[in-house]
Amino acid sequence: MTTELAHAPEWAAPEAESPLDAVVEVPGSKSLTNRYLVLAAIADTPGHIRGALASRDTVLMADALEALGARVERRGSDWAVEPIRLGRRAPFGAGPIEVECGLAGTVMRFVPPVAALLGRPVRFDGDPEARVRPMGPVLRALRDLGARVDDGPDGGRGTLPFTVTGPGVLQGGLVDVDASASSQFVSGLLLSAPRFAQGLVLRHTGPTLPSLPHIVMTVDVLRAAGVRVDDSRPHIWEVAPGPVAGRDVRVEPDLSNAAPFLAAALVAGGTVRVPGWPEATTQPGALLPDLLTRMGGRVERSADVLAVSGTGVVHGIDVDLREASELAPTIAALATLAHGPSRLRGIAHMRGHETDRLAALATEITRLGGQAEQTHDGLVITPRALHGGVWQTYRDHRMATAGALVGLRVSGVRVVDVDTTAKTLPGFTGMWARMLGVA
Ligand SMILES: O=C(O)C1=C[C@@H](OP(=O)(O)O)[C@@H](O)[C@H](O)C1
Ligand SMILES: C=C(OP(=O)(O)O)C(=O)O
Repeated sequence: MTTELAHAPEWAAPEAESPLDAVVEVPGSKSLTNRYLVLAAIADTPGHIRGALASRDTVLMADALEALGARVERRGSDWAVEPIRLGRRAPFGAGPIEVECGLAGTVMRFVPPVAALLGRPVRFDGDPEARVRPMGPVLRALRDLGARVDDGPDGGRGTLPFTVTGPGVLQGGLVDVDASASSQFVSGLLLSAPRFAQGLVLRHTGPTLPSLPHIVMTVDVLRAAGVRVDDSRPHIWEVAPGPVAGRDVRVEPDLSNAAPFLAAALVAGGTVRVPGWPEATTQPGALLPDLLTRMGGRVERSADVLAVSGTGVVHGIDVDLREASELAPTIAALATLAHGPSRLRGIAHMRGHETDRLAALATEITRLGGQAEQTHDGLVITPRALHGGVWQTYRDHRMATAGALVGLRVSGVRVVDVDTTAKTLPGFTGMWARMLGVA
């Protein structure tokens, strides 16, 4: 967990005064926008992304790909992509290209394999908090596949900053990756793999694998772009070398960003509706209807609208969230307001997210008088009467939305640096106020 911010502004989280009756339009998925961007940047023909999320993480991705030679023309949520002209030789002696990752896991894990396709050094760095996020397995894999990676003295730090220099044509082939710290290690390598001379056979070697739906999402978008992917063997993915089609795609709403709004209906009572809910999706938010039902909500779907209703009574839950750790801060906030105890399991890797989320949640819940203990792979939360106070967010967008959720019920919660939500959801406080009818 990184240090608390000394002088960051505090946002008085509004309490819910009455049951909700709201429609919340949620912008596009971060994970899909950034996958579509990477694939469009290495495609053979131009692409078009409609309903793109315009947030810090996706702007960083577009800027990173532009630095590598793509062009991303952004008009609102309509983004047109001219791919990188791969194979064109970089000017001799040209200095390194600089890529700024911010705190975006998708940028720091998905872009280095693209950089390895160029014959020119690309230097990656990011926020101070990003310099502790795990990268080692990606860097080792890129070396094994034929790129040069400089990440500091003594065999490398395995974190940002680092420099990737590709050989011009990356051979690819067989590589072993321990992805127990992040599924993004797998997704990043798979996304660029159709451009490796021999494609890629990636074997996951670690004891656990988080966020499998996000790997399924990667396979799905690759196939939709005409790439052959064999995922028939557990924990082995094989990507054939070949063309990548530039496509015209529409991004689904970000279901993980819908989570705090839908959860608000359980806390405040009433109903929250999210339009555009996909019929089928690879987003981990697909688990929300089940999770929110188990915690006391009533979930209904009519056409493309998902409606969640609540009574203000929240049930505790015992749940393995390894497939959907993005939802864990929302579930933890709900658990803090529940009638019975909760246990969240399978999420040890969240210690390497934007912040150590297990420590951050336990600290902030405890600060407001709640009881939350870390286990080896999650949290045990025992409801207690809470009081108002400061809720630190550690530059983590999902800590901020979790604080807002607690503040619906607990008077006087002050969320520090709420604008950190701009990582994936600019305008969060306005959306929250509109949902509450106080905008
Ligand atoms: O590939 C992706 O788009 C993501 C994968 C997951 O990462 P981890 O496997 O590191 O949890 C998820 O938590 C993150 O928000 C987005
Ligand atoms: C873990 C997350 O982000 P990132 O893509 O930076 O890993 C997240 O959004 O919950």
